[in-house]
Amino acid sequence: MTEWTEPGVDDPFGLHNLPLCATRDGWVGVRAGDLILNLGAAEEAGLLDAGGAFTRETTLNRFLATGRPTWTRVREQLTDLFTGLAEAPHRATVEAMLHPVDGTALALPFEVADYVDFYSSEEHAKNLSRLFRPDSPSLLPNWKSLPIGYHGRAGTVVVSGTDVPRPHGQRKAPDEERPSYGPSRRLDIEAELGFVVGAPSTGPIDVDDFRRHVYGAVLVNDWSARDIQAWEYQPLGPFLGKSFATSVSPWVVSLDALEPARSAAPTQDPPVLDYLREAERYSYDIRFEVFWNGTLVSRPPYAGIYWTPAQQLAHLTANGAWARTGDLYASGTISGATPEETGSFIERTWNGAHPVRLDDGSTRSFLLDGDTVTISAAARCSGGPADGAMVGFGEVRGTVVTRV
Ligand SMILES: O=C(O)/C=C/C(=O)CC(=O)CC(=O)O
Ligand SMILES: [Ca+2]
Ligand SMILES: [Mg+2]
Repeated sequence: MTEWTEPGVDDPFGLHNLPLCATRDGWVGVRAGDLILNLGAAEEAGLLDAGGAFTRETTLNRFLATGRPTWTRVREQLTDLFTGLAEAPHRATVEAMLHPVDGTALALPFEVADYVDFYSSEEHAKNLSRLFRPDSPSLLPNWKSLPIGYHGRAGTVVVSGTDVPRPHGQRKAPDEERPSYGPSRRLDIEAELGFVVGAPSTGPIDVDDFRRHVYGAVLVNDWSARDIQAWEYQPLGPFLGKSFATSVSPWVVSLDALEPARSAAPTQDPPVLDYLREAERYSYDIRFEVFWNGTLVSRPPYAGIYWTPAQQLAHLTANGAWARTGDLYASGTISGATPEETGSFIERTWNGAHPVRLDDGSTRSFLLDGDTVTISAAARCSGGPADGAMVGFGEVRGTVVTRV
């Protein structure tokens, strides 16, 4: 039996957040403070009603598919259930369904349908252009016309805590005459925000229907082998350099929880085509932190991303492609204006020209076997009753291991 204590609004996992998860024991849950409520058990006991979408489910897909009216209703039910629970008659019933976060093994929260990786941070796009294409214009002519992206590999999306074997592939350094096959020598990360499609579509999604289809967001580390990528990508784009592993955080934070963290999105110039023009254009004030073996090396800011998730989803389906429950699309690497705000190590160390010093005195340019990267983030609420409160995403963590 776990004793209930109500988390305050100063807790990033307070009742203003209520992120969802799936556990390795095969049930889905919602986090409140340091506790997780078994949603399937709660639904079976009649404490909430998601139309059966939690009962005996091992992933969130069935609930994600229900759509916004159910998402909103269940969020209200959960808020009611937890508020004042300490004095409520059903306290003991609920406590029997609570599990401490510490000691609960978490799983991939939803089965990933398709995975798309966008490229929507202007600073990141400019930096990678300078590094990969020093003789070309820093932004290609299409970059401000459409949110560029590519289809990634859904089957290699893994939950935080999963080891990442060093990828092998073809690489050819500029001073090498011929390519060779072997372990990547330039293994990197990409700090991103991933959006999770809940309600499917049968065709294009209007840019103003983003909230009808997207349930929420997770943290993403889109591991990238820069040497494999640099040799393979022309002219079709990333392939094996990025398809070996993509790590996500175990908590799915709802768009409802992020509402008070809305912030201004950058003005777009030139103006975008009609299908990308939003009636109300906004971003989210989400602050990331990137730790390399425990040393804080960067703080990427999400708010300034050029293409919003609403535009990305509209573009992703603009050709007529439909969206499915469990589709995951990532923001693209999030980089701010300074080296200390970059979302990849190739930018942070400028391709190894400026290695970073870790707290243990060692230095790094790219990842070594045994290195652990932890990316955490929280959204900052402004205005309203939650002014100043943080909405926690937790973290996405992975350790690079030698491939056997
Ligand atoms: O500009 C390039 O050639 C490469 C860019 C990236 O590797 C970034 C990418 O995968 C998309 C993103 O995460 O922003
Ligand atoms: Ca990426
Ligand atoms: Mg990837």
